[in-house]
Amino acid sequence: MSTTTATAPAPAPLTPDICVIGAGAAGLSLATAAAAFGVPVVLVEHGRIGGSHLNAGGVSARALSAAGARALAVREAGRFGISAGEPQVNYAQVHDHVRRVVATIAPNDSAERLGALGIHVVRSEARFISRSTIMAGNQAIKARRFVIATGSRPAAPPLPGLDAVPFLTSDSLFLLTRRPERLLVLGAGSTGVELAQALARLGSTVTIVETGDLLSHVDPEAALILRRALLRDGITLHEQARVLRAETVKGGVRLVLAGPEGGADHKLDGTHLLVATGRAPNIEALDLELGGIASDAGGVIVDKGLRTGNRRVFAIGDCASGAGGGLHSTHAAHDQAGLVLRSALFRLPIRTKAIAIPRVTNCHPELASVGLSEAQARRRSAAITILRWPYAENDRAQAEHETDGFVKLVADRRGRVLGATIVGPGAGELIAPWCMAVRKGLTVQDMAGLALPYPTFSEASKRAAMSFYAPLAAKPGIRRLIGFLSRFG
Ligand SMILES: Cc1cc2nc3c(=O)[nH]c(=O)nc-3n(C[C@H](O)[C@H](O)[C@H](O)COP(=O)(O)OP(=O)(O)OC[C@H]3O[C@@H](n4cnc5c(N)ncnc54)[C@H](O)[C@@H]3O)c2cc1C
Ligand SMILES: NC(=O)c1ccc[n+]([C@@H]2O[C@H](COP(=O)([O-])OP(=O)(O)OC[C@H]3O[C@@H](n4cnc5c(N)ncnc54)[C@H](O)[C@@H]3O)[C@@H](O)[C@H]2O)c1
Repeated sequence: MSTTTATAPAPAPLTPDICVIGAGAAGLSLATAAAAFGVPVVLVEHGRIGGSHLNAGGVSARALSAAGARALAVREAGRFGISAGEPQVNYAQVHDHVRRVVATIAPNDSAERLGALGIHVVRSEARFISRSTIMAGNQAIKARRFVIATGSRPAAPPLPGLDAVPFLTSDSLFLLTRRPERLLVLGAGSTGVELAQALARLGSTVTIVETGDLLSHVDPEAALILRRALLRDGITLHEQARVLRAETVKGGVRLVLAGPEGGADHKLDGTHLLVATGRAPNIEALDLELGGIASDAGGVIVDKGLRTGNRRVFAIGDCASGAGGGLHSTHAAHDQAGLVLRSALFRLPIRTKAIAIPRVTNCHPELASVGLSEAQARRRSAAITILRWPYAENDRAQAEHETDGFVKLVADRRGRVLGATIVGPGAGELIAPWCMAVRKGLTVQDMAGLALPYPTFSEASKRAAMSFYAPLAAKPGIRRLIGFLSRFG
């Protein structure tokens, strides 16, 4: 394996074809794919290989929420004629379960495996010293192409008192071996909601405080279903809250919220505080200006072809901002890595298609969307069709007592799929054909014509698509035609 450590005496500059900075979802995807084509690749990582994607992102969050889902299944087993009572949660073992899942996946991303693929891994922090060279420790790297994939980290808001109180973020929450008994969660984006719900199901008393609306980026009808689910989970929700300050109190943390007009302030006490108010790009250490690369608060500015102002440098993943960036998901990072590879290796023109990248919130019921929301589509044109099918009308959902949710499709007048929102069990899986539809310009008629297995949740998608024909079936002309044809036997 070829690995360089920063303590070695100044070695000769490395001159790979591609130098990738950051070994998270985006960087690993790009480096391994490039290496598979036999291209010399150097991968620079100063922290843990796998990045937040593996160590403090989707994998850990999904493993925690899977534990929460099991606790809920035990609690609700009575509906199926099985009595199990209140589940006993051993939080240390829940922590171990999450760690084990990460440890099982980690070897896929280990320095040993990367070395075996022919990738030269440099374990140090990278920074630009010119438009064509970076330093990683004392190792100079001059590459034909650079790809910045340095990700993001939790960002704390400028809340008075917050810097003086101990708080958790998605980076530290998974390290807890004892359950946070009374958890205050600041921020109701995907991170806040996913972690709040998982912990509530595992027995924490959870309060969410949000300055805007719960999951403000999703279809309001879908957010409504989520809101109901969180309340059923026993979570207290403060939306549109004005948070005045954070304080340390005996046994924990206090958030002080402005009360109603003229009323007293509202005090919320917890044993722990989770700050989930958004993320900041990891770009400060990169000395971007020396590389001739512009940035803004969202990260490295890239065009739709994922190029920075320096033509030999691309940026992908959470750290990318501008026309081609602003997408924070592992699958978006993978998609961007594939595009950059096409451009860097084959000189093919590329263009990000953000509209075809799905967004999923891994709560229960799950929430997934792709393409335009109803509100976005209405802003573009009045000539759209909204098609819906509720989970309550799906036989599988009835069998599983999972009837909260719907499939909602946005199509143009001819049936071309503009977007889909699904809230309900399996939404993250059910969105797959709609991703295809949005990317390939398919129609709802394409889905309506499919034979799908019964009884499955997928049928809800098909029924939503079939409802496109409902106005057609009611047309007198069509009815007359059916009557006329029936005369011929
Ligand atoms: C709680 C949570 C749950 C999530 N769940 C999901 C999910 O279910 N599905 C999904 O698709 N997405 C999910 N996400 C988002 C997903 O984790 C990120 O979008 C993804 O990790 C971004 O990958 P990345 O490679 O851009 O960044 P990262 O994975 O953060 O990797 C960046 C790497 O760059 C390294 N680095 C930084 N600066 C330097 C430097 N100067 N030199 C060298 N190395 C450097 C870092 O150490 C890190 O290893 C979740 C995020 C959170 C916080
Ligand atoms: N399943 C997934 O794919 C997944 C999971 C988690 C995060 N992510 C992605 O990571 C990115 C970051 O997500 P996130 O949830 O960490 O951040 P976010 O920016 O999406 O949400 C943060 C929330 O905190 C609120 N907020 C900000 N300041 C506040 C304050 N002072 N007090 C109370 N509330 C405040 C905001 O109004 C917002 O609703 C997003 O793009 C998200 O899609 C994806």
